[in-house]
Amino acid sequence: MGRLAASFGRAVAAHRAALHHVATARRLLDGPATPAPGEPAGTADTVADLRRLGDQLTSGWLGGENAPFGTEPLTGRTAVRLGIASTVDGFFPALAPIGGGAHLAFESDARDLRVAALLRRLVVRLLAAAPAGTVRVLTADTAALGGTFLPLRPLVAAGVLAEPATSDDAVAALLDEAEEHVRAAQDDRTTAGRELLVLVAASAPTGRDLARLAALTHAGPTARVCVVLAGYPPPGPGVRPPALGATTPVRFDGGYAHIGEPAGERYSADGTGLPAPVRLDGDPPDDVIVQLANALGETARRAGALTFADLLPDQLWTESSVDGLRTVVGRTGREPATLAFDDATPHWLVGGRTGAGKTVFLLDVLYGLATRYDPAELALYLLDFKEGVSFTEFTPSGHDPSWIPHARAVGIESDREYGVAVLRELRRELNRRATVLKRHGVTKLADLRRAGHDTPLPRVVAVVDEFHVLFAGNDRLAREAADLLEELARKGRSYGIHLVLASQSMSGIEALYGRADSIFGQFPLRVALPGGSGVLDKLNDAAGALPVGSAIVNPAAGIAGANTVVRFPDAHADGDRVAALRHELWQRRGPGSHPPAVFKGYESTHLADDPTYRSLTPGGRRPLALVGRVVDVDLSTAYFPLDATPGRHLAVVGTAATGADVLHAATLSLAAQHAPGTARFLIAPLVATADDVADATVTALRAAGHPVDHLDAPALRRHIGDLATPPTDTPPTGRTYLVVFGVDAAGATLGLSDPATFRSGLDDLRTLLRQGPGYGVHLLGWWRGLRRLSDDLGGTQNRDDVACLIALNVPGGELGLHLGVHDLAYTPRANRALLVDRHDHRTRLIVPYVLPGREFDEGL
Ligand SMILES: Nc1ncnc2c1ncn2[C@@H]1O[C@H](COP(=O)(O)OP(=O)(O)OP(=O)(O)O)[C@@H](O)[C@H]1O
Repeated sequence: MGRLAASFGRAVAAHRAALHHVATARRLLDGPATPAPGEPAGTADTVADLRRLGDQLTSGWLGGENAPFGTEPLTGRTAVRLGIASTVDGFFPALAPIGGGAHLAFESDARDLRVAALLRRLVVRLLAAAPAGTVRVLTADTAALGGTFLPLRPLVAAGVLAEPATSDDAVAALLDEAEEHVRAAQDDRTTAGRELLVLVAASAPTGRDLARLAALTHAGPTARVCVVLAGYPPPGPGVRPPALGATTPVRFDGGYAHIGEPAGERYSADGTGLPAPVRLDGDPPDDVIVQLANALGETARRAGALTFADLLPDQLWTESSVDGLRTVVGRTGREPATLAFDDATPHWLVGGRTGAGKTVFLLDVLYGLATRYDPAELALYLLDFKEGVSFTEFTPSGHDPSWIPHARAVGIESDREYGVAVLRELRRELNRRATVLKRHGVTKLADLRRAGHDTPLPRVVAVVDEFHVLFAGNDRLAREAADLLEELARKGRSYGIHLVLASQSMSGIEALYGRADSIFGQFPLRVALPGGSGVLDKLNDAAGALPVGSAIVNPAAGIAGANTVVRFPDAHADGDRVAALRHELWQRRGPGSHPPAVFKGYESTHLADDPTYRSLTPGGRRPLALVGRVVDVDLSTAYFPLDATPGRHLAVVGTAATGADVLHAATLSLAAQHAPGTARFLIAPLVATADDVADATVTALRAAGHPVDHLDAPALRRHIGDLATPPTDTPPTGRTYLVVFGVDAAGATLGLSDPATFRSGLDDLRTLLRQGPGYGVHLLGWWRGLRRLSDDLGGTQNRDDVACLIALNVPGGELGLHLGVHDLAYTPRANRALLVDRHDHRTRLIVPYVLPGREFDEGL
C-alpha cells in the first residue's frame, strides 16, 4: 500500500507539473469525472488530491455551451486529459503532457474503436484549447482510409481541419509539411512556425515515413510540433521500430488503458507508469464538433483564403533585378512563398499532369514578376506548344489592345520551328551580353549592373510550356533545340537569362540524347504540381497526392527531404482584377514600348496584312515573289527574288488547295512592283479547284491596270513555245510572268511533239526555265505532285531549273529525295509549307498566304 501511495504521490506531482498552465489544462478537461462502479482500491489521500485537482479543472469549455474557447496560445508543455483513472478511493482525471516537445503514442492503432474515439476527442480538445489559428492539426489514416476522422467532417468542411492523408504519398507530403514547419519554427522565421502543429496518425506509417515521424518527436520544444501516434510500436517481427523521444506511451490491458511514464515526468518509482487503470474518454459530442467548426471556421477561411491579390506587391515596379528576380507565388502554410531566379535557382523545371494548374501557376509567376519589376529590369519570352490560350492575355487582341510591356515574344500553339527560332534569338542575346561583359572586364551581369552600366540589360525569363514537344522526333530540329537549351541553361545564370521549362510529361526529357542530366542539372528548382513527380527525384513521390492549386517546391533538384508544399491562387478566378492589372501595366509602358512579336500557330496569314507587301512600289531591280510569313520570331516575310539567274521560277507543290492561294499572292506581289504596262501576265487556270482563285487573280491584276492573257492548255503550249525563244529586242524590256494553276494538268498537251520541229512542249518548257529569266520570263506554277514536277523538269538532275520551291503537303522523305537533302525536318501539316531556295540554300518553314475566307479549304 505504501508503494502505491508513493506512486499516487508522484502522479499528483506529475499532474501538477503537467498542469503548470492551469488555465490551459482546464480547457483540456471536459466535464467532471464520472465514477464507474466497481473500481479497484487506491490510496485515499492522494486520490483525493488528484480528484481535487480534477475538480478544479472540470469547469472547462465543454462544461457548458457558453463556456469560452481558449484565449491563450499553447506555448509550452501542457496536459491533456486521456480518460478517468479509477481506484477504490475514487476517480481522477488521467492526464498526459503534450506540447512543448511532449508526444503521445498508443499501442493499438485506430482500428481499436477506443483509440479512434480518443483520437477524435484529442483533435477537438487541442483545437478548442487555444485561440483560432494557433493550433493546426494534420491527420493521417492509411489503415482506415480516413474513416477514423469521418465524424470530424464538419471541421474539414469549415476548413479548420485538412482532409486526412490516406495514401503513402499523402503521408509523405504531410511529413514534408511538418518538417518544413519544424525548420520555420526553429528559425523562428515565420508566424506559421509559431503555431503548434499537431500530427495525429491513426496508424503507424511504414518504413522511412515512420522514421521521419519518429524524428519529429526528437525535434525538441522549439520545433512546435506534437505527434499523436496510434499503433506504436507496429506489431510483428522484424526490424526494431525507431525510438520515439519524449513520448507518453499508452497500452491496453483488457478493457482498460494503462498510461506509461509521461515524457519528462515520473508516475512511479519503478518506471511502470500510472498505477491505476484508465478508462479512455470517448467521442466528442456531435454538437461540440459543430460548435467548434462554427467558432473556428471563419478564422480558418480568412487565413486559408488565397487570392490573386496576395501575390502582388504594394507598389508596382519598385524592385531591382540586379541580384536576381523574386516573386511571391502563393503560400506555405500561412506564410507567403517566395521563389527566385538567382544564382542558387537560375532555372526552374515545372511538372504536372494536364489540368493540374500548370498554366495558372505560370500566370501567377508572370504577373508576380511583371508587377514587381519594370520592363527595364525584366523581359519575357513566352512559348506555348499546346493547343490552348495560355499566354494570349499577354498580347493585344481585337477586343483588348493592351499587352504586358515586358513581353518581347509570345508564341501560342507554337510550332517546334518557332520554338527553336526563339531559342536562337535568346542565344543571340546571350552572345551579345557576353560581348558587353567582356568589354567591361566582368563575368556576370550582376557585376556589370552594380557598376552602373547604362545599356539596358533586363533579366530575361523565357517560359516554355509543354517543352517536351521540342524533342518530338529524333531529327535535326530536336538536336538543335537540345543544343540551344543546353547552352542557355549553362550560361544563362551569368548573363541574366533564366529558363522555366514546364511539361505534363517528362518522357520527352529522356529522349534528350543522353544529355538530360547535363541540361536539367542546371535546373535546381523543381516545381511539381499534381501528377508532376517526374520533375522530382525517383524516390520522391510527394506530388502524387497533391490537390489542384498546390505544388511541391524543391530547390535541391528534387531530392526527397527538400520539399515544401505551396498553395497558389487561381489567377483566372479573379478575371476582372487580372484584366485591370494588365491595363494598369500597359498604361505605364514607356514611350518606345512595342507590342510583343506574336506567333499564333492556328492563325492563317493574308498578303494584304503584310507590311512588306504594303510597302512595295514599282521600279525595283529584282522583283520579289511574296509567298507567306516565315515561322520565326518576327514573322518576317517569305519571298523569292526573281532575277536573271537561270532557274528563277517558282514551283508550288502538293495537292492542298492552298497551292492556288500561294500563286495568287506571288503574282499580286510581283504586280505591285511593276507600273502598268511594264509587265505581262499570262494566266493559265488548268484545274477546276483553282478556278476561283485564278479568276480573283485576273480581276485583281486588271484592276491594277496590268495586261492579262487568259490561257487554256493549247494556248499555254503555244506561249511556252514562243517564250522559249529569246526576244529580238535587246536589252529586253518588261517582264512576263507565266502563271499556271495545275501545270500537271497540261502534261499530255506539253508531251506532244511538233511534227515539223520534233520539239515537244516539255522541250520548250525546259529551255524557257533555263533561259527565260535572262530575258525577263518567269514561270510561277502549281504542281499537285512532286513526281510530276520532276518529270516535267526531265529528272531530279535538273532540279535547279526551278530553284524556288514551296512544298505543301509533300512528305518530308519524298521532298528530301527530290532535293538531295538528308535529314530534312519537315512534317506536312495544315497551314504550313516549306520554302526552299536552291540558289541560296535557304530552307524555312512558312505560313503560306491564303485568300481571306479560304482558310479552312486547304485540307491535307
Ligand atoms: N490554384 C488553383 N485553385 C483552384 N483552381 C485551380 C487552381 N489552379 C488551377 N485551377 C483550376 O484547374 C484547372 C486547370 O488549370 P490549368 O489550365 O492551369 O491546368 P494545366 O495544367 O495548364 O492544364 P492543361 O495542361 O490541360 O492546359 C482550371 O479549371 C483552373 O481553374
